Amino acid sequence: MELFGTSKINQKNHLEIGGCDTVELANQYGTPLFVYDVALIKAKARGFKKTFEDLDMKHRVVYASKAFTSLALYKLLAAEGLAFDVVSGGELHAALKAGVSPEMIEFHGNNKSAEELAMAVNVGIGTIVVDNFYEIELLKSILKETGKQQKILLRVSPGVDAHTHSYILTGQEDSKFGFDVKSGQAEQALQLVLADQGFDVIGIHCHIGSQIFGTEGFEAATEKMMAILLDWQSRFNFVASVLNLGGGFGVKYSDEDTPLEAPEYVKQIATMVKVSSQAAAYPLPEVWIEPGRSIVAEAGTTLYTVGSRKSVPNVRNFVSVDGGMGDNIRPALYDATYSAVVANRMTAPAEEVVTVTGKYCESGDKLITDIQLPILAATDILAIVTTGAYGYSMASVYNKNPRPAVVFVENGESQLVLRRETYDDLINLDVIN
Ligand SMILES: Cc1ncc(COP(=O)(O)O)c(C=O)c1O
Ligand SMILES: N[C@@H](CCCC[NH3+])C(=O)O
Repeated sequence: MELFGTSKINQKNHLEIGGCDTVELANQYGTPLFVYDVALIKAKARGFKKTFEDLDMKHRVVYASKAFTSLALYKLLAAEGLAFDVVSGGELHAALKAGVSPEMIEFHGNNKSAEELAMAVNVGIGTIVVDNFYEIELLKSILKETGKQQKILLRVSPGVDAHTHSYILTGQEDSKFGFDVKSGQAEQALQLVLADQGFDVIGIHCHIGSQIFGTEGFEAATEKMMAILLDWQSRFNFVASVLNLGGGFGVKYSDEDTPLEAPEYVKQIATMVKVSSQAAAYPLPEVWIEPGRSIVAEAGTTLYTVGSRKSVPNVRNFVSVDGGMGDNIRPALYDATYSAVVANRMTAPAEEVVTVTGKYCESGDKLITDIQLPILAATDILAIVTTGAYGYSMASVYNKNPRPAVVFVENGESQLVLRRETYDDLINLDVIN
């Protein structure tokens, strides 16, 4: 199994990340525990930026903060020069609290409320990605009332079917996101926003889906987006200064996954934009991308303590850990696959096939189905790797299990960035006691 970033086996035969022994981290902070390799997050962020710099292209790497947010991460990535995609007033609030410049924030969402839009406009958010006709009306009246002008991108649905799980596809015609191109809704939206002085239309956006491996989907979307820009230039005299091609770059969760290094996708699509702009004498737009998963997934590892086991002869060996679907809903939601190692006995031989289950009261509460591992015993520390994206951010307190703590590790130091929820936190919202 592949170990990412600074992860390695140390002299005690333990998993080490960022120079920290994960068994010691488990003792110090308890389990379940999310451990983030800070050096790897920085390397991923820099990899994207460097790709554009090498091509000498104006760009923005916009981190899709839905993948994992904490104030510490906003600060870390802001220092790396990244911008941020937020999809709710809550994410916007957190980014601002972390000190992110409003100009570097982009607001997404298919049903932003009037309150959220007003909040965004009032704090001076950089860009609002307008998704639908209702939002045009809401935003128009907010801008009229405040007398402000707002930079916007129009989100279009280019009709590209990328190959990924249907729940995480977003760029096809049959999608709740964005203005449909084929039926003419996108150009109708463009005409509406161009006609209103409150909107400063800086460009267009698409995002075809998530956890995509092939390059075809990205290439098809880029080609389509460039064709839309050329068409809108000739018909509406509209010239975009920004072309946002979204995120979705796949990562390796298990050996069956074979993604390219994420910047490779970006290199291909950015080059396509450059070549087709030149060919059509179209002013080269700034290219924005919105990676979420590919920045944080591999940097995250979840440590669990092994508890009970149940072996049903000739059927299955179940091994339960002290977390589960509350800290990682992805296997239950998307049949997502993961790999794991025994952090306290890294080189022990893999001698049995087990299904790793959680402690939640659901049969679907499985973290890994049928994985070959050393024979696990209670108190072993199981480390599930590549859990940095859409794990903590989609966590729940189902069965009133507190959400785990999160630590950042780098150069042999660990830093608690999100404390473990307490039982009292779990009843904090109750107003009748
Ligand atoms: C609009 C938009 N941008 C960016 C992303 C980030 O995607 P990923 O985490 O796959 O890079 C998403 C999530 O799919 C999204 O909906
Ligand atoms: N949450 C999803 C991806 C959706 C991304 C947001 N549009 C996942 O875990 O794979």
